[in-house]
Parts: sequence; structure tokens; C-alpha cells
Amino acid sequence: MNSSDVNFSLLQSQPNVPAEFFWPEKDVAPSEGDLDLPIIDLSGFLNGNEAETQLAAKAVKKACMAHGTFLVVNHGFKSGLAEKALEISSLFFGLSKDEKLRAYRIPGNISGYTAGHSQRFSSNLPWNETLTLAFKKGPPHVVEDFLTSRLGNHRQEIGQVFQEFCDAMNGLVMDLMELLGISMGLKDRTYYRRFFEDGSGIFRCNYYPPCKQPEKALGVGPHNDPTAITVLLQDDVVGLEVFAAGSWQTVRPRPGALVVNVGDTFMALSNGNYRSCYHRAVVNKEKVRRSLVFFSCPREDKIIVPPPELVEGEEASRKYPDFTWAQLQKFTQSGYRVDNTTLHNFSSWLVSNSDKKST
Ligand SMILES: O=C(O)CCC(=O)C(=O)O
Ligand SMILES: [Fe+2]
Repeated sequence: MNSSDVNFSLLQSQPNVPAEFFWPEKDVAPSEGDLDLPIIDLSGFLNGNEAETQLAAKAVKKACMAHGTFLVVNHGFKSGLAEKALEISSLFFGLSKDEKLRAYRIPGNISGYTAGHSQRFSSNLPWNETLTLAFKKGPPHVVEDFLTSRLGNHRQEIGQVFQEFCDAMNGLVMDLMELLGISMGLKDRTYYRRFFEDGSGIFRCNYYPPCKQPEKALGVGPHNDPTAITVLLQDDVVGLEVFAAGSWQTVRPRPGALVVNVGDTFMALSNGNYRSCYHRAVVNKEKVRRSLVFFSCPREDKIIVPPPELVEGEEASRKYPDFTWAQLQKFTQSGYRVDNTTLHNFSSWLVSNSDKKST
């Protein structure tokens, strides 16, 4: 199967889901309830209120050390922007297959449309369609330019809205980086903000069609985002689940809230103090579900080093070797599925490779 073969409108009308979409039993084990998550009000921090900033930072630290996920409200987005971006994603995924395929992801590229991710895998396929867009703070407006060049000027609005949404997401990531620095009690609270100033982003729109056998399939299989931090907007349909305290738990959608997840790169930047969040998205029989996800990435060639005060004493207390985002990205794109062992395996691979080089 390749991207043009997976046609969810056709699959949905069939009584059974093809076996390629089935996942192992351990991966589809049902959720055991709602995850108790802090809802962090960012308004005090964004307005420079120090007492409220410290309260928010404390809650962030607790959540990041436990499972690596928390919710934020009053995040400063222009009113209506989140809703508009969700609407535009429905507009895109509602286009004809032929029109969506104009934005087809060329193998080896980040940006583009896929269905069932079948360009890379042929079993355990995810029950979703995705539109992924590489982001870099502009000008140029890379998100808008990519979409308009592929879909044509008559679809300009799609690119414009996603561009505005990505700019807002990127601004929020910078603020969150500072809050994360504060939460660790760093002397230089802007360490992470500065680290990511010349970074980039990956924006992904996920569209999960209803599925006749939701107990066997998954929208996105269990994984850790290899990137730094992820900011996620989900619509009002339940689907995101996080593995915490030994079981899958639901991250219930809350009006106005965004989900923040720690990824592998940030886990390394925190010297292992903050946990990369292990998560998945489940599907259901009745409703379409949409999520808009912004992954933050450091500049490709920048060495991932935690701030000095997180490395007590000597280099020996470093949990992970030096690496760059380009190296980790390459490792995760070589057909390897990203899960909660990725960072560990990647580190061992790096160390054994550098041993080989030095002998
Ligand atoms: O749709 C969701 O809630 C999760 C999506 C996700 O984890 C991803 O795109 O990496
Ligand atoms: Fe994810």
C-alpha cells in the first residue's frame, strides 16, 4: 500500500478493518480512567507576576517529573484562532482525495499529506490521515508558501490560517521554554528560551476517521515524540492517552486548554530529570477526531547539552551523550518506531559508534 491506496472513505464503509491496521494487544489495552493533570494558568507568568509564575513553575515541575504532560490555559492566543485552525483542518481533510494528494509527502521530506503513514510501514498502520508542515520563524512564511504552491491560490486561506497558528504556537513554545527553565530553578532562566531561539518546528494536523473496530486499531500507536516539547490542540473528542503509573490514562479535552508534552530531546536537555511523555491516540466508532500538534526542534546542528547546574559535579553524571537534533531525527526516520526506549537506544548506538571510531 502507498499513500494514494489508503482511502478512509472506502475503508469506513466496510464492516471490518483490514488486518494491517491491527495492533498488538499490549498496545491497545484500554485506558484505566482520566489522568489527573494540572491545568496551568499562564496569564500571571505572561504578565510578569512573579508569585503566580512560581506557582505555575512548581506545578510544571511536578507534572514533568511524573509523566511529562500538563495542560495550559490563558496561553495568549488571539481569540478564535484555535477554533479557526481546527475548522481549516476539517476543510483540508474534507477535500477530494485527488486534491489532498497535490500536497502528497515526497519520501524523504518532512512536509506533506499521508494516509495511514503507509509510505514507511506496512503493518500496525495508524488509523489516521496527516498533513505535516515544516515550520521556521519567518519571513518567508514557509507553511503558507508550501501549501499555496501545492494546492493553488484558490486554497490560500488554508496556508494563511495554518501559518498564523504556527506563529502563535512557536511564540508559546518560547514562553514555555522560559517557564521550564524557571521550574528547574536555573540561574539563567532564559537558558532554554535562548537555546531554541534559532530552532524550528514541525506542525502536524491529525485527522482520525471513525473506525468500526476501535478496540483493535489505533489513531497513533504508543510513542514518545523525539522532538523537544510538543504543544497539542485537540478538538472535543476524547482520544489522547498517556502512560502514567503503569497504565494508559485519558487526557480529557478541556475548552481553551492546550496539552504540553515533554519529548526525548527535552528529556536529554534536562539531563533526564523531566520525563519524555509516552502517549498514543485511540479512535472510536462514531466520531471524527482532530488534533493540531506543534513539535519544537533545536537548530539541527546544535549540540544538546543540559545547563551546567543540572550536571552535578562531573561529566560522568551526564545521562546522555552529546548529540544533535539532526542525528536523532535521522535515527528515528530510519524505519525505527519511536517509543519509550528510543532515547536510550539512540544513546547506546551513539556511544558504540564513537567507540568504534576512536579505536
Ligand atoms: O492526536 C493526538 O492526540 C496525539 C497525536 C500525536 O501524538 C502525534 O501526532 O505525535
Ligand atoms: Fe505524539
